[in-house]
Amino acid sequence: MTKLSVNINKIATLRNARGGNRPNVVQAAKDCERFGAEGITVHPRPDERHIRYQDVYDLKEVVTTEFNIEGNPTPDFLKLVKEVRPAQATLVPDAPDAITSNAGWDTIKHKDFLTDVIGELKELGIRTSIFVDPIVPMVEGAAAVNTDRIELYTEAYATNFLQNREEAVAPYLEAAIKAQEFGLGLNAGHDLDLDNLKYLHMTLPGLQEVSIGHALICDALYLGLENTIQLYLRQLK
Ligand SMILES: CC(=O)[C@@H](O)[C@H](O)COP(=O)(O)O
Ligand SMILES: NCC(=O)COP(=O)(O)O
Repeated sequence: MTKLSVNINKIATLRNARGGNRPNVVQAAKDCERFGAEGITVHPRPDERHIRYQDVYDLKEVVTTEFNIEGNPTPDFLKLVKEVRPAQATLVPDAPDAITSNAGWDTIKHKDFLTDVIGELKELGIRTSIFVDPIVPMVEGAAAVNTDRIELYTEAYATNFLQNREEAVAPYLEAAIKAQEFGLGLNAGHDLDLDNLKYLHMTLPGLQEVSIGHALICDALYLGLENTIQLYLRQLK
């Protein structure tokens, strides 16, 4: 079974456009869960351009499904995660000025750092996942740093899907098989949408969770949040 975790960053983007509290991020998380989401994902960035650190504390009080906090493990981020203790922390090597996440970890170069951080989080009972490109040596490197799961960065899959879906998914299939070989759990995310999700889900063995935000919230503008979440869930059946 592949769980749908709804990334609510873009709800916060809209809220922040005017100050005030509309739309209400906490209510949106509760509603996503009520409409069938099996997890809530947030990716607080250092400039707090969408999710604010305070949102993460507030969300911890209400999220009843799986809470997943993504981000670059800076000292501030790690303090937040250690205080909030979500079900899962997903480590992403994104530069502070990046518009959005744009690469996975070099798990070989950052082996010692990742091993230390992952060890600290696991000691607190937080499941760890690390964001990686679908490159076999990076998956092998992920196994070496003792993470529970990897999240495959699906931007390239999403970009190439419409041209040639078999070619687009091939490196992801190889990475997923390698992850299984090493006993790593498997998540995926970035630019997944109603067109490309089902094929990824059908193709990757052992896909445990997808986190989807940008496209899902865009779809919700036209289709409504409840209907949209149901449509995404249907792709994962
Ligand atoms: C790791 C990942 O792919 C997502 O967290 C994505 O980066 C969403 O973040 P933004 O909403 O800031 O683009
Ligand atoms: N981990 C990926 C995520 O949370 C959402 O990415 P996107 O759907 O906003 O591209």
